[in-house]
Formats: sequence, C-alpha cells, structure tokens
Amino acid sequence: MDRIAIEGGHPLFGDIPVSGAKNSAIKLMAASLLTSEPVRLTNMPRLADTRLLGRLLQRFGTQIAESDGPDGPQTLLHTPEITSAFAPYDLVRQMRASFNVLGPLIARTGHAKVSLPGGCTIGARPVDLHLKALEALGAHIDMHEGYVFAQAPRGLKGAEIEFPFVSVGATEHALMAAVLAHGTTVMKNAACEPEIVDLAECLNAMGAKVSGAGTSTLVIEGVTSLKGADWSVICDRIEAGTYAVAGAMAGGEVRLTKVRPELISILLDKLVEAGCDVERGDNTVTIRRSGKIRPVDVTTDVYPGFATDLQAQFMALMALAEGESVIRETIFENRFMHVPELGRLGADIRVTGNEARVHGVSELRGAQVMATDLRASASLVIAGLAARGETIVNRVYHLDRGFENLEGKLSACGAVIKRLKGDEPIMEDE
Ligand SMILES: CC(=O)N[C@H]1[C@@H](OP(=O)(O)OP(=O)(O)OC[C@H]2O[C@@H](n3ccc(=O)[nH]c3=O)[C@H](O)[C@@H]2O)O[C@H](CO)[C@@H](O)[C@@H]1O
Ligand SMILES: C=C(OP(=O)(O)O)C(=O)O
Repeated sequence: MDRIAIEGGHPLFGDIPVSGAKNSAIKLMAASLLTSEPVRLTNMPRLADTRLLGRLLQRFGTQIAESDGPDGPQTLLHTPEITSAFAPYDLVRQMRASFNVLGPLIARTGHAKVSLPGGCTIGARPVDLHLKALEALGAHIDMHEGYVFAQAPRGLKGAEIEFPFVSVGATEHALMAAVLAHGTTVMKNAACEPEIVDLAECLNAMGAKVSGAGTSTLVIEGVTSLKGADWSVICDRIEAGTYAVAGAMAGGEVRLTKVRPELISILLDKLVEAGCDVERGDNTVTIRRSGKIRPVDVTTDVYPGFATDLQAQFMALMALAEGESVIRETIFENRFMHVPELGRLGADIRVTGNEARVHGVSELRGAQVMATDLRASASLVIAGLAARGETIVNRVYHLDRGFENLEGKLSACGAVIKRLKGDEPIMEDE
C-alpha cells in the first residue's frame, strides 16, 4: 500500500490549478446512463473514484473513452443500450456515490439490482431517503441479501417529494430519476450544493426541464428522452479549500487557479479570521500567511455553510492556533477519526459528542499516521507540511479517491513530499 512522506517546515509559494469536482464528476457520469447518445465531460478529474465508476458503468454497456482535450482531461461516455442493470457489491461497496446509478437505471430500463453502498465510514449513512424518493416516483423496491431490487415496468411518474432533512445524494438521485418520469416532480427541502446545480444544468443541456437548482425547491417536468451533451465539470471546491488551508498552515503565498472563489466563500472568511490575507480574483484566490494563526470556531452545515468535507483540514490548521477553537460537526456522526491521528503529531484536541475543542500548540512534530478517510487524509498531509521533521501518511488510497496529483501540485509550490510505492521500507532511527 502506498504511503506519503512529507518533510515539514517548508512554506508554499506558487500556483495550484484546481481540478474538476469529484463529487460532481461521478454524478454526471451516472447521469450519462439516461441517454443513448454520447455525453462528453470536460475538466474531468482523473481519480480512483472516477475510474471505479467507469468500471461499473462499463458493466451496464457504457463505452468510455478518455483523452486530453483543449480544456484538459475529458471523458466520452456512450451507452447506446443498457446491456445489464446489475451493480455488484464488489464495485458499489467501494464508493457511496456508485449507488446513484440505481435511479438512472430504473428510469432508462424500468428495473435494476444494485448493491447497498459503502464509501467513507464517517457515519451510518443509510439510503432510506434515496429509496423513499424513488418509491414516491413509482418504483417498487425490495431489499434482500444486501441488494436493492427496483421495478417500474411502466416507467416512473412525477410526484411531490419533501425530504425530512437535507441530503445531497438523495436530492441528486431523485433528480436523475425524475427527469425521465411522466409528469412533474416537485422536490422540497432539496440540497443546494453547487454540484447539484452542475448536475441540473448538465441535465438541462441534455434536454431535461429542471428549474430551481441551487434553491431548496426543485421542479422537474419529465421528458420522454434525453440527448447527448458536452459539459465542463464544475471546479472542485473541496480540493480548492484543502489547498487554501494548506497554504495557510504551511505559510507563504499560494494562488489557486481555475477556481470559483464564491464557492468557498465561508472558508475564505474563516481563513481571514485566522490571520491570513486572502485575495479573491475572477478565477483565482491568493492566500498569504506570515503571522500567527488565530483560533476560529467552525460549525459544519449544508451549503452555503461550512462544508463538512473541509472540517478535518480546518481542524489541522487550528491545531497550531494561538488559543482554543471549537469545531462542531453537524452532518456526519463519526467524522472526527482524524483527531487521534493529529494527536500523534502533537495536536491537543478533546472530543465530546459532536464537538472538538482544539487547544493550539506551538509546534507539531512529524510521526507515522494513518489515513482513515478521504478528507481526514488531507488533514494529515496539511498538518505534515507544518510539522517539524518527517510525517508518513499510511493508507493513501483514501486520498487517491479525491485528490488528483496531490504530491505534484504541492511539490510545485516547494513542499517536500513524495509517494513511497508499495511496501518500500521506511528507515526509522531508534
Ligand atoms: C459523493 C458525494 O457527493 N459525497 C458528498 C455527499 O455525501 P452524501 O450524499 O452521502 O451526503 P448526504 O447529504 O446524503 O448526507 C447527509 C446526512 O444525511 C444522512 N442520510 C443521507 C441519506 C439518506 O438516505 N439517509 C440519511 O440519513 C447521512 O447519513 C448524513 O448524516 O454530501 C456530503 C455532505 O455534504 C459530503 O460530505 C460528501 O462528500
Ligand atoms: C465523504 C466523501 O466521499 P463519499 O461520499 O464518496 O464517501 C467526500 O468526498 O469527502
């Protein structure tokens, strides 16, 4: 299993180009199942998750061609016919969003058998809202032996769906199913994340009739078929935010390019409170820090609140603040797994329920740590950049799910970071 070695203490100076968003790309790939025509996705991130979803789509009959286009990496997805509507456990367990193929498969073929999903173990993460929404749209759902069996032989029909609380995945899932339903669907208490707007706009480019994306009420007028489209994946606000925090933590001056600053506005405000200079351009953000880090409290929330996917990274920064900060996690019930690992680097963090009290320390010291999930892994890399000595992050396959060329992007800014392949031994002094 690969590891990442970081020699801390080098400030970052340079540009970091932000890739297309993992959390949008994988939903857009699933949406390509809704048409028999080709869908070309540009600004595609090349990640373990997009590769894995590609393998799953190939099982359904999707032809996939990756290439480098004028705007960078692109993927052409073409499913002339769904040859199988079966998503096996072995593929779906590795990534939660792969469950979102269920809706498009039923919408296109009237039936599907999809394994219950896996993904980052940051909470129980049931799929009850997904299934209730699909049932409201007329799908008949049965579950046995870890599989969801769905049937809608006469097609899905528009419905009113009111979510009891906000779910990104369930909103996207119901949206993908409703675009080909007979009649109108109104979705209330829908998620407003930018990735949902990206999905809705791509579906509209394919001929769907979706309005209200980016607000809590979505209205979808079903159409009988969708066509192909060219779509550029929205920038990855979580990757952007992660490098913004890395710049703040390591010090120096980092300029993010190919980014939409308004998508990480709350994070940038928090970085200013923490003592950074932040300059927002049209498609760039520059983060500078030379002084002390000030403690800042953060509570995660649905968009446009502070993203749960940036909580671990921000906590790493607060570990070096001058004073105490309180970080509350309100979206997932088990998203503090980075705390003991940050502790190995010398961080002083106490967790009670969904609240972490971070007592800033004057320095972190390099150590071996274990990546436990995707964003937790990023927090350990960020902490390693500022720690004295060498930090080794084990189990980096988590990072590879969501960060394209992480070592390359950070090295280009002066970080001393490298990947240790497989079981390459680490020479430890006694
Ligand atoms: C691939 C992807 O886009 N992942 C993102 C997506 O995950 P995901 O779509 O899984 O997150 P949700 O918004 O659905 O989850 C929010 C909360 O609702 C709960 N829940 C969700 C669905 C359901 O049927 N029942 C239920 O109880 C979850 O356990 C969680 O506590 O949004 C999260 C919240 O912004 C992000 O952290 C993830 O990075
Ligand atoms: C939690 C995440 O991913 P997933 O929903 O795929 O587990 C994430 O992107 O931070």
